[in-house]
Amino acid sequence: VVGGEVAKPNSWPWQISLQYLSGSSYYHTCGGSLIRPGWVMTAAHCVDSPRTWRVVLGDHDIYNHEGREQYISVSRAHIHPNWNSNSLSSGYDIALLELSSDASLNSYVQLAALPPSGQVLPNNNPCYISGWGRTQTGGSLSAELKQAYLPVVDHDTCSRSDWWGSTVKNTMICGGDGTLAGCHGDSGGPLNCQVSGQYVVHGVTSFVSSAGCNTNKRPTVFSRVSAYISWINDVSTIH
Ligand SMILES: CC(C)c1ccc(NC(=O)[C@H](Cc2ccccc2)NC(=O)[C@H](CCCC[NH3+])NC(=O)C(F)(F)F)cc1
Repeated sequence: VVGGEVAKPNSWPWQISLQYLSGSSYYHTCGGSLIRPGWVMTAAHCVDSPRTWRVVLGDHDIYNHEGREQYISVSRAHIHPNWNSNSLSSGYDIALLELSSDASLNSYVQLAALPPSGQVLPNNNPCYISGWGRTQTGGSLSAELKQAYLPVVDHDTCSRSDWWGSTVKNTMICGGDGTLAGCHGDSGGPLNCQVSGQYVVHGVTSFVSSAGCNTNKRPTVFSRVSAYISWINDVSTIH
């Protein structure tokens, strides 16, 4: 997250760190949101390459064990069937991770609220991105969870030719004006939007400009969760 501030610990209790095994250590690569005790929602581009994954719940400082963390391995990644890793602009950058066991819900680990199917938020709706991603383009990851205020930029504005143009689809949601932004390592994490006084996860962090994370008129782009509710329910509801 470029700009913004360090979040109050566990104030986004559905935020997870998605980590991959390399050698004998695990490394943070993406964010995600706990949507069911045994299911995490993240970005498809985060799990494109087959790896040994684990999710860390209840975390704040990803480099220090603080005692609230739960470490659960991922048993299977369900990538949206229409996702094409060579076509970020087509959308479908969403995946569900089936956990090997259920998370224990407590004051540090809670389920995210998801929006009703098809709900599109108005321009300037208050939202915050959260994540451990780079704090500058080409910078390093943040040890502590950060947040930044990224109000909704509606599709009309975000798809203007001097903004994202036709790169941004209606199945996406834009946040901020590019001054504050998500960055590498925030991928897959939540866009937490305030609706009727409650925080609801309306976005899955997908992409920023290749010219740099905080590029003017290139808001951070998220997969619009309300466009994928039926798919999420189909995959994560035990048949
Ligand atoms: C659709 C097309 C025009 C398009 C292609 C690429 C991008 N952006 C990108 O590729 C930039 C590149 C970058 C590098 C370093 C620092 C910041 C950004 N990366 C990103 O936007 C990556 C997703 C890459 C998926 C493909 N491997 N996402 C993110 O960094 C995040 F955190 F914002 F979600 C944006 C749009």
